[in-house]
Amino acid sequence: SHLTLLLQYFTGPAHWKEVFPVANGDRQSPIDIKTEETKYDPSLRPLNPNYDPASAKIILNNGHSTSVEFDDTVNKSVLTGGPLCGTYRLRQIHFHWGSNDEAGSEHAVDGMKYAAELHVVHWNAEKYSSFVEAARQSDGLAVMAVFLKIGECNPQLKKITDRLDTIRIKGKRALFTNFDPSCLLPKSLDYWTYFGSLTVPPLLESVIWIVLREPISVCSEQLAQFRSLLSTAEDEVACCLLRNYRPPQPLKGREVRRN
Ligand SMILES: NS(=O)(=O)c1ccc(C(=O)N2CCN(Cc3ccccc3)C2)cc1
Ligand SMILES: [Zn+2]
Repeated sequence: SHLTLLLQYFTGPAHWKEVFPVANGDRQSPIDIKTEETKYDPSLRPLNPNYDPASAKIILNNGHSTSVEFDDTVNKSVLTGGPLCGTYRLRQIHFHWGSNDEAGSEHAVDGMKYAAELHVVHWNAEKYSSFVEAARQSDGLAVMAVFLKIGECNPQLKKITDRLDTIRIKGKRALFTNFDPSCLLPKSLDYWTYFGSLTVPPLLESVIWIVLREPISVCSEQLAQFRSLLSTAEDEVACCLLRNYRPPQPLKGREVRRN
């Protein structure tokens, strides 16, 4: 319907500031990482992801991305180390991609965008009692970002892309367990880190971003499977989820550190 099309038009990133004023805040994400301006910080420790494959529960199409949701009621799958103080509990992983292989990542490196980006989302379970509460605190969330670079098909990613045809429609979910997201991490866990925000509404400024410097590979066919997901529900005119990345936001004087 016209209303649906109108709403879809106004749901793009350019209009978010009209509904969420924080979109113009001082610590918005993503950003373009200017590598020459990053600062080495000897106090940064190695990242220590420790995930139990049994924590994986379902794979979901929420209309904006596809995510794998984990059981975050106990400290079974956690991230410690890096820039973090304390233990951050794994909640979900999801992806961002573009309508073609030339763009799709949210963060950029010296102006260069990758084909897609994986986000591994954790919340500070040591200080807060739920994800939603943590999402409103300046140190509440920690998201590890991994760039996906066009190249060889990724056999680990295949475990996810092969299931997308069962969750094509917005709102669909399927059982998805026995999955350790560490299998999607590159060899090197070297990273950049900075204070930022959710990259989707409500754009809350509660994320400690940890952007891995080494990308993993993805092939065009796998990206096409992401783009074949629908952003519409059963009773709506079908519309493919062709792109779901927010463009880089102003740095506003923030420092980007590296280990
Ligand atoms: N692209 S990203 O990594 O920045 C990212 C995107 C989405 C999410 C996510 O799971 N949610 C965003 C907020 N929402 C629920 C919510 C929470 C508080 C208030 C209102 C609503 C769920 C987490 C990280
Ligand atoms: Zn994301």
